[in-house]
Amino acid sequence: MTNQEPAARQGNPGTPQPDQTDGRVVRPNRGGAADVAAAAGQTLPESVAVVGAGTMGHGIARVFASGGVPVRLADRTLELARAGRDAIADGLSDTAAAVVDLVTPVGDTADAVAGAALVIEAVPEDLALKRAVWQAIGAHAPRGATLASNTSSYDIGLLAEAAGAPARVLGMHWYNPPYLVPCVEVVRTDAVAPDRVAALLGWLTALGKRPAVTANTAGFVGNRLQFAMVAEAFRCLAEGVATAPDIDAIVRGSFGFRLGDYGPFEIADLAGLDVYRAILDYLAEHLGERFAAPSNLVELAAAGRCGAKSGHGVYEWPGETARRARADRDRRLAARLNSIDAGGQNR
Ligand SMILES: NC(=O)c1ccc[n+]([C@@H]2O[C@H](COP(=O)([O-])OP(=O)(O)OC[C@H]3O[C@@H](n4cnc5c(N)ncnc54)[C@H](O)[C@@H]3O)[C@@H](O)[C@H]2O)c1
Repeated sequence: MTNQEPAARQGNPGTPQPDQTDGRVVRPNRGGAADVAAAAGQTLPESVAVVGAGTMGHGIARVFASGGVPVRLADRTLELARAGRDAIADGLSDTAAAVVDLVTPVGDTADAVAGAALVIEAVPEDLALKRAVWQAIGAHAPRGATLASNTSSYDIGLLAEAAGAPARVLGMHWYNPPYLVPCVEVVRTDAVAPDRVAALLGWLTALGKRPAVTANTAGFVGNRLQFAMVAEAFRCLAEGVATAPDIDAIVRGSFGFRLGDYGPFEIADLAGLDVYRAILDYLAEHLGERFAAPSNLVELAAAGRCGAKSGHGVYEWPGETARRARADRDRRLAARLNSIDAGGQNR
């Protein structure tokens, strides 16, 4: 981190007034997992087993227990499972004893998963270990149970094969800390029926999460995007383009500042796809093929579908949508800036 003092604040001139929009999020299109979850209805599973009570497992158990769902939290030994429950208690106030009471530590996977409607595996990223644990889950979980792995990288099909239950195994990729980060990637395989995916989305939504669905491919979406940025940041550092504190400051204070509210396609449509195409062409020429404009972006720009300014882009922007979305964006980002400043986090 930088040792520099934060720059003196000048206030946030031009802060839009809240009544510039009707207060709802203005997005060009909805769709995706949120609509599927709404259609599925937001219920909760009757009981959950979490296998692996470490960094992720105890946090995932906390989310379900906080939603009132009984959780059996398993680890290699009962002591480790108890430590996971203690970590949940440590992270909650004393008034949340009822949440902790919903978590039962268990020292054995077979015992933990018997009777669970949903099993979530969160043991270390070691394929041989995961295979062994998945064999036990497949052998002892109820036949109707939904089975999910929090793996960061493995092919879900390999775990499903170990479990002998391809139609019931999905990826469920949480981000740390699970009780705070809203998105959970639900990784579907071709063997899993859409209604099982929809039920899982409904459960997560009922818990206040914002799930999204991805195919079963390396890195899913989150890590594929995140690690593209991380790899480029290391390249910038190695080339002496900027110092580590300055690279961090650039990400935090520029495009990273927007990312909490807007995804890459919303940002690109508001910026202009023709502009993005031109930038990528220049970057590819000077930095290499890894920046080559993808064919779908080239086609959109060539067809004049340049985003909000042309009424069409990755999304459709009919009528007043673009104007309202811009006003909404300015209001949201001003609120974000003010909350960062108010928290004394402006670095
Ligand atoms: N840490 C992260 O930020 C993060 C984020 C997303 C996904 N993940 C993934 O989540 C999974 C768990 O990661 P973590 O960071 O919680 O690891 P961790 O090491 O903190 O916890 C793993 C737990 O599993 C237990 N365990 C080991 N063998 C076991 C067995 N046979 N049966 C039951 N429990 C066993 C360990 O004792 C430990 O408590 C990994 O697949 C990881 O890639 C991690």
